[in-house]
Amino acid sequence: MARTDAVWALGAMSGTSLDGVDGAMILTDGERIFDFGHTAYRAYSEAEREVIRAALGRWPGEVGVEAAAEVVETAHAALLALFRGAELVGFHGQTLAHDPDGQGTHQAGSGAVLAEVLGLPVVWDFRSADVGMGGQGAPLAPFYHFACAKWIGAQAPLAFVNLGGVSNLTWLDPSRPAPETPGACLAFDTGPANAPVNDLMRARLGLDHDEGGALAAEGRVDAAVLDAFLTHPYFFRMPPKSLDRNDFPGLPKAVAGLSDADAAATLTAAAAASVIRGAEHFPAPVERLLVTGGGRHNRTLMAMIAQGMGCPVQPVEAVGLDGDMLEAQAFAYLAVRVARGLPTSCPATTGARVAVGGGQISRPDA
Ligand SMILES: Nc1ncnc2c1ncn2[C@@H]1O[C@H](COP(=O)(O)OP(=O)(O)OP(=O)(O)O)[C@@H](O)[C@H]1O
Ligand SMILES: CC(=O)N[C@H]1[C@@H]2OC[C@@H](O2)[C@@H](O)[C@@H]1O[C@H](C)C(=O)O
Repeated sequence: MARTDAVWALGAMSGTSLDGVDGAMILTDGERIFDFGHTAYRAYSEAEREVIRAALGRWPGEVGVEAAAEVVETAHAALLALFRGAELVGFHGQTLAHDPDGQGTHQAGSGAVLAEVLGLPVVWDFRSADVGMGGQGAPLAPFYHFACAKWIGAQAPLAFVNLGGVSNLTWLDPSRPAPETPGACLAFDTGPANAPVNDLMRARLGLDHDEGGALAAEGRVDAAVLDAFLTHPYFFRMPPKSLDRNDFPGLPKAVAGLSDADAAATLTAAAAASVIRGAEHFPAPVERLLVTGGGRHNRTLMAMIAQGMGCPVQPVEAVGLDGDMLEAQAFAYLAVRVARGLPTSCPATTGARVAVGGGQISRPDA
């Protein structure tokens, strides 16, 4: 495709850490990245966050879900109205529950509502079609990671890890022509990342997160808790595989008797260990691990991961990417792929039976 086929797309993502909504524009034809545009962030207020938190784990029609959807739509409408020049919007929504092998996957917020408010076509509900094809419905960023690897001119296998509330890892070989080509990608969620540390900080100290990993740096990792964590059956499942935010309910209980610093150190070590375990599944060694998501600001977590990996571990800024906005960009990119009829996941990224184009498109006045 020539560059004339490229469009400016606007993506929006609100992740499992429930901090707020990221918005980012990219110029893409759904295959290559041509340019990056504006980015913006809108934090959820504490009241909004409470409404969403109260609906976590719930499914459409259940108590509190409608209120959460309204909060998500209002926050997105306010943020996305600030952007100019987008032709298409990719709206992820807020994951409230994720059980791909059972009840499915649930992202709150309607793209049809946003299409009316913004006056733009909105691609949304990115995960259901994949689950319908036997996939995990997550992670979906890997196809964008593949495009990023091409954009940075990578020649040899490399990996991306997103350290959000949950962490997901993408191994890829940029010498392959497309992300769905066999051997191009392997992706999966590795385990909990920041969510357990955030929950600890909130419950014990009334703080949002462990700034820079300072508290964890002061603590001692409890080896017995860490070893027990690593016996969780999830670590013995072959990828692709995915997680819900609260899939490790035993973890907060396991650190309940530890001091604040030791608990933070142990939860941070658990996040690092799950990434390192994940890397054992790589089909071939990588030249580097590029880190995206808020956890790359946690120096203790970064050091722990680096210690266990046999390759350089760098924030994505090292290659000119924006680690705070990569997921929002991913949903802009995926929206264009959906609009162009290109797949957004494949057997090696989600376990879907075949390559799938997820997402539905809502147009204003439809
Ligand atoms: N300066 C910092 N020091 C330590 N941790 C930080 C810092 N900045 C962000 N974080 C962590 O990163 C989290 C936010 O990460 P991010 O925005 O990538 O998550 P998310 O997109 O909501 O989650 P997911 O990718 O799982 O959907 C914060 O909740 C916090 O735990
Ligand atoms: C169901 C769901 O929303 N999963 C998220 C979550 O947050 C991180 C990890 O778990 C990942 O699988 C996914 O998000 C990213 C954006 C993805 O789909 O690639």
